[in-house]
Amino acid sequence: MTANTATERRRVTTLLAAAAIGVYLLIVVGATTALTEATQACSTWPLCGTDLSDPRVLIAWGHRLAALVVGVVVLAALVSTWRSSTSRRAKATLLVPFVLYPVQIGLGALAATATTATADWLSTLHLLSGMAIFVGLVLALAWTLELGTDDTAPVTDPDPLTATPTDTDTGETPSLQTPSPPSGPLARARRIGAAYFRLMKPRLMWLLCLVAAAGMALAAGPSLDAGIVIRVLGGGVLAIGASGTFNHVLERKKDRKMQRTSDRPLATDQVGVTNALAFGILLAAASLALFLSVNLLAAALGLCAILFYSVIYTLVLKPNTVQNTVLGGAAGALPALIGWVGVTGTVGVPGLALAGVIFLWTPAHFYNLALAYKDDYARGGFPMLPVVRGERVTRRHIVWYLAATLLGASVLSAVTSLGWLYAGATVAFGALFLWTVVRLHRERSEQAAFRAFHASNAYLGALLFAIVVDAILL
Ligand code: HEM
Ligand SMILES: CC(C)=CCC/C(C)=C/CC/C(C)=C/COP(=O)(O)OP(=O)(O)O
Repeated sequence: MTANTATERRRVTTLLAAAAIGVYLLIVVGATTALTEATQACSTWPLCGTDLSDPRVLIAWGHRLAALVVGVVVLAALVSTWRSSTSRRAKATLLVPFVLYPVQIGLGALAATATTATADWLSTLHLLSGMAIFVGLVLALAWTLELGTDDTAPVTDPDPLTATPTDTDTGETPSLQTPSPPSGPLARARRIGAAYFRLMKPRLMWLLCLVAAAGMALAAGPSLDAGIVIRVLGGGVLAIGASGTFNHVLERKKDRKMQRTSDRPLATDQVGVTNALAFGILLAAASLALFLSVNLLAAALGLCAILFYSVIYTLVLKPNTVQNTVLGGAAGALPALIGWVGVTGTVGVPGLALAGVIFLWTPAHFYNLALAYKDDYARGGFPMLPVVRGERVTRRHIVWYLAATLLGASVLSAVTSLGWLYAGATVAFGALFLWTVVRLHRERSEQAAFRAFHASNAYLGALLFAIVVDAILL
């Protein structure tokens, strides 16, 4: 690839990413109730009410002006891509935004001026057409990003001593010389306590607890009961601990073969199998008891989550199919439903929509680590996507699942009454996440993969935090 082509691709992909995020902003703002209410105060087109002290008029004006600015960015992205040397399929895909953007403006004008009954289905059509524009831009972005990249040549090869540490379990930089551990009964008890704690996979807990908390906040709003919160989160922490422990037991032999996991308590015989199993069963029983004190359905879903992660994912999916991550996302999605069910006692649409967001987010989250640990997973014999289908396909799937997650988050705002904080969080952190993924394609290094992985956690963390605050306080 010549220097000119590289510069041209950078410009094109930056413009496509900016256009995609701009369109996403319009989708999310369009899906919030704030805009629906604003349209009622601003029902003429293209100009409407002049009373700018009315926040609804300001929101309607903001949406129209943003549509204009984003339209200019989309046009610049289309022209720049068509004039570039990108693939024909990337150019052809852009016909969708080219045709639909003007249609979208027309639908918006009709929805703003129509009677309430007609406005409802026009708004739905408007939302769907916005999503189609977004998908067209993202596909063109993904296909342009992967041009000239192959699976064997990273742009930067990080220095092993300065690269991000690969032991994500402990978070410690691996030292070159391991000092001998302190002796004495207290030090030994501490070490054993730490080993059991590590079996519980504590680093996953904060985000999974936030997932369940968001499910509860969506269901209860400001009247969320502290007693339910404590019992659901307590049951959740114990359930993750139980399934993490079973996962350690079942994978101990493979863990020994992988650099990242070879120092785990069962792989090093620091904890025996029988003791670990007893610990896992104890945690599972305590978790189910707590869930049962909330309601029967929450306990049934808790049991499903433990069995799904420990048995279906660990024993069936992970060692046998390249779709292990996609299907395994169901384990992480269940806490969203448990949170919702803990409050309502039944399954509901917003709880399902939140679970859908987590399900779609999981591949965009884990494929980054799968890239960074590709050789390690190959050593362990796991058919992870980069091992089976290569790094380029994996990077492409990260863009697709990220886009699907963002669309899922917009559906969530359409089926709930979440407002500006939620909209701001998904757009701002979605843009950040997308940017790290664009850089992952450009740099193709382990460091870039870790950056995108952390951005995935920051995106979901910010989104869930915004849901909790929005639903309870605003
Ligand atoms: C198939 C599904 C998933 C897979 C294969 C996966 C895999 C991983 C792996 C291998 C790690 C490295 C840490 C470790 O070795 O324990 C990790 C970290 C993490 N994962 Fe996932 N994960 C999945 C789903 C989820 C879900 C659903 C959540 C929460 C909603 C989540 C949240 C986290 C967090 C918070 C970390 C720690 C990040 C850090 O320490 O900086 N993961 N994940
Ligand atoms: C309420 C409840 C029980 C929820 C369970 C949800 C849960 C623990 C989701 C985490 C998903 C997961 C498979 C993480 C680690 O992957 P891995 O085990 O493949 O990672 P490894 O390679 O480090 O072993």
